[in-house]
Amino acid sequence: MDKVIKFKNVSFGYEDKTILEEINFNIEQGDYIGIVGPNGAGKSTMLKLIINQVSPIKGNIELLGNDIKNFNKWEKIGYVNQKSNSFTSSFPATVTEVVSMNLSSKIGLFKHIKKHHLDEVYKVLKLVGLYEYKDRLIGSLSGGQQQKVFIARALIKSPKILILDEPTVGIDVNGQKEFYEILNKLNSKLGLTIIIVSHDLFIVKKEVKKIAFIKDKKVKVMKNTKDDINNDILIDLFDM
Ligand SMILES: Nc1ncnc2c1ncn2[C@@H]1O[C@H](COP(=O)(O)OP(=O)(O)OP(=O)(O)O)[C@@H](O)[C@H]1O
Repeated sequence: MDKVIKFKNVSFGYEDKTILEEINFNIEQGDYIGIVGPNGAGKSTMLKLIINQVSPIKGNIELLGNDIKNFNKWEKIGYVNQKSNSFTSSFPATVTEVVSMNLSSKIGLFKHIKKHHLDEVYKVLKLVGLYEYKDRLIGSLSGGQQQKVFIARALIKSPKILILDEPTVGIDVNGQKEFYEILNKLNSKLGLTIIIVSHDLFIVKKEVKKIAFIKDKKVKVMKNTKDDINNDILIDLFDM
């Protein structure tokens, strides 16, 4: 399988504090991987390394076969974070407009959206089950629905990898269930590679195919099967 992300001997720290040390791991095309670990372990830092918000102190990262330092296909990396769903009810943009904004490089800012662009927007809204909300103001949607709009917004660029940082914080149980159903569909039907950071191991464990545990500056990746991840391993990893 193609490796879409490679960490080669990567170390990173803030000031004099090392957060990740000599990390080697790969994410393959079509993976659905949860990054978990105790508070402050370095989960968000790992994502920041992948989206080039911070750079390794040692080692290097490859994205879609390119050294991250020369990588320029950022439209292939979709990103949804936990703060996306914070529109107030009077925010003056419809669901269609919020998704189309991510097409501005194709359409041109402030230009009228063409029919084929609108068709693309409707297609991704259908994928996330929100087509009938297309003309609603974004702020009138629930937190869970707003997060689905942000998935659609990422999907409009046809990403190869979708990265989500704690995307279901503050979303009720039903909203979370629907959200994970969509991720599952995107992974199993469209083969999208998905990386999700969560502090909630037990929710993520129900959903993903692989888990990357971060603890003591190291990352351990395991297949999410009964054999690979049993209670002893969890107790050891999380000091439970
Ligand atoms: N910009 C920064 N400057 C200095 N230290 C930072 C910075 N960002 C994060 N840290 C520290 O780096 C460590 C890892 O942070 P990170 O946010 O990656 O952890 P996390 O596993 O995502 O945590 P949480 O589950 O609490 O969100 C923490 O000790 C944090 O305080």
